[in-house]
Amino acid sequence: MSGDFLLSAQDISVRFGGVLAVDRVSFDVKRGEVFTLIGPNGAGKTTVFNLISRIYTPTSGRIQYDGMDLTAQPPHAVASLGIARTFQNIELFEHASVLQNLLIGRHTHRRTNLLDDLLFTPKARRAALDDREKVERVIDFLDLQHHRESLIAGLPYGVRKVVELARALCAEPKLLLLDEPSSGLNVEETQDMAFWIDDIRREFGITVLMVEHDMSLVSSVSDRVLAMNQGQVLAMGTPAEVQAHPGVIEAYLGTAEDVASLRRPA
Ligand SMILES: Nc1ncnc2c1ncn2[C@@H]1O[C@H](COP(=O)(O)OP(=O)(O)OP(=O)(O)O)[C@@H](O)[C@H]1O
Repeated sequence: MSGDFLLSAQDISVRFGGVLAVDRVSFDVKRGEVFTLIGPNGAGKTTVFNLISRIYTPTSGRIQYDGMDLTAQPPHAVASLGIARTFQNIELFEHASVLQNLLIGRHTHRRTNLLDDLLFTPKARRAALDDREKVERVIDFLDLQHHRESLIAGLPYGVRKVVELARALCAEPKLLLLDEPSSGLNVEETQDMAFWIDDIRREFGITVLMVEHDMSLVSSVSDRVLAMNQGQVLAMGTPAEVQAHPGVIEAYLGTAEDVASLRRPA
């Protein structure tokens, strides 16, 4: 695989019984780009996402990640390989604080053993300081200072979405998987989310793979878009190229209003 690509899906298919959820899909994600999967309900986007998080294994095909065969890696290895994700339905510890949730997000970087932690050896102390420093940087970056000690359960939905993003960033990923980052957000919160995603890429150089339905968010942050329908690749290219594809308009966008929203300038 060329060094330009962080991720390369080669001819992947997934069959669930009689349903071919993903049908010979290939795509490459360049280092540092924001690559977005779009498509109508049931198109196969979540299944592709779950392949990359190793929740599923492809029925056929291969996924190369950072020079290795990702499909050969066990699911528990994904986080330590530098892949972090957010979920469509936020998955945080509800009765823990923002800070505690973010510190948990650091666990893949822990280099100490149980004895170090129990005895709070110098090594454990250094690791704890390093974790705290990284977490504080993310808190500052995503403007979460006021919520540092708040319990997740008491936070508005929009803030929880940002905390989930923060937790994924605390893992210092190479590849960030965002599953419908705008779902449940209002227009203003969605614009903020677009701003954060753009900043993450610029500030940290993290590669982003996203599944998203909101076309204004898709066009404002994506370098390239892959449109799927019925498990297959329908079109791939810049947001402008994909929006102009007749098959995409027919299969996915449907209405003139949706097409207009895609044409909004970035
Ligand atoms: N675990 C599963 N078992 C059986 N069928 C599944 C499973 N997961 C997905 N499917 C089927 O595979 C197809 C693709 O589903 P998938 O969830 O990947 O689509 P999607 O594009 O993410 O849709 P949505 O936008 O609604 O989330 C659908 O027909 C779905 O019913």
